[in-house]
Amino acid sequence: MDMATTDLEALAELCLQSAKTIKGFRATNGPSKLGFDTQALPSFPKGDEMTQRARNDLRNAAKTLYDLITGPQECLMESSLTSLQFIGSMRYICHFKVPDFVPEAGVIDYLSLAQHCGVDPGQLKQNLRFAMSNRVFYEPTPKTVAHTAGSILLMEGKPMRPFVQWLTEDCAPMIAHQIDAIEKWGHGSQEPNQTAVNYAYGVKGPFYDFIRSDPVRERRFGTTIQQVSEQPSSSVTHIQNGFDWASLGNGTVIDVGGHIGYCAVAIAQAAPKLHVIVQDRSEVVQMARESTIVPKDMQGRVTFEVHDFYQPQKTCADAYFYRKTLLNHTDKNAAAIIGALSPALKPGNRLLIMDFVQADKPVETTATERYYRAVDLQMLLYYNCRYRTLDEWKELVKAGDSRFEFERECSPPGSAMPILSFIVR
Ligand SMILES: C[S@@+](CC[C@H](N)C(=O)[O-])C[C@H]1O[C@@H](n2cnc3c(N)ncnc32)[C@H](O)[C@@H]1O
Repeated sequence: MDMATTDLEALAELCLQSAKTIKGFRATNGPSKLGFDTQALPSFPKGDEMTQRARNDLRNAAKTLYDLITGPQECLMESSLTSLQFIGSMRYICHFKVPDFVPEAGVIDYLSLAQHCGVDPGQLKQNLRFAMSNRVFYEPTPKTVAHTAGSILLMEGKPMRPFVQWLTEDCAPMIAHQIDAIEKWGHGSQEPNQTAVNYAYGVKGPFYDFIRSDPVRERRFGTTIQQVSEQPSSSVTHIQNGFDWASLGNGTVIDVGGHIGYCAVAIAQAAPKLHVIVQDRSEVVQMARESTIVPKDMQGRVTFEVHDFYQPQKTCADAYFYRKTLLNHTDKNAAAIIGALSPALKPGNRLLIMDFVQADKPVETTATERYYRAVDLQMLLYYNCRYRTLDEWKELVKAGDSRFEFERECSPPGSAMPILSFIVR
């Protein structure tokens, strides 16, 4: 069906057909159930391709139906007001640790809950009742509160707590001051220390200095990043399918900004004769040397080097691999990072970039597109960056070193990021 359709019956029919497919999959996949109570699944289980497609169709058709019958004016009113208050209520709930004082099974009355949290019972009720309208907590009776499948994920120690708190507590002030940052430093600033973060928090350095300055915040950000990188679409196994590593024979690959070596291990597994050098900042290399990420039998082939990727590259290699390393650098700085390779480059050497590539086509109104558009705006908040299109990546690489020629884009199935391959001619 044409997803741009506005025919109510056609959309409802797509919902029905997709729901039947999903129900069929669920019937043969164990007793776990979809629902909103604490026994329900925390996330939709990974199904086969047909089920995944049905799930996407259902989400998108149901949202289109909802928007159509709500109408543009009410949609704008509703989403502006409710998204603003969603941020406020989630911030309140996480900040005052409300989920931790509601029993996992059973109920608590508002007064006792307010006492445990050290808050005003009236304000607590206001915030919780809005959250309940989003199925986060519920009221078995007008005076008591209980967990739902959603609210239980916000308890201390559960991964959604730092995720939600990072966005609603740490990032909300950035959003509030983004326009101030633009007014102060100009539109389209390429400086990593002229961002909404700098304005909102009055800090002078780039984003990572801000993160490092507060261990609580650093942990929250770290867990948020971990959550995202644990998604199957970010798995390091996609690295193995995105390039023919064995074609490099017994050559050398440098994983620039390779952190503690988890990507290097994946590369070394894919090509048993390759030598992989991980370059990173000194504190990260120190961490890598203390970690057990590299199996003993690979330690001769996966090694570590301290290197600042803005400084001229001194180690020669057949390929230089950058995964999720250039995305948070503005064009000016990312070109400087690539340019720093120049002294080491010889004809036939490769630059392999595994990163997000924004499609150069009209935006779709799907749940997936909406999510990535929002992440793109996070890049603007933190770093004055954006997701790049393929042509923008090509221009960036040429600006770094004009000898690089684009070879190909390879998108491993299920991977959020392709590998872009460039070769020195
Ligand atoms: C977003 S992480 C990506 C890590 C890894 N490539 C991956 O795919 O998960 C960026 C990496 O770049 C490193 N990095 C940041 N600034 C650097 C610099 N000036 N020189 C070398 N590495 C740097 C960080 O320490 C971090 O390991």
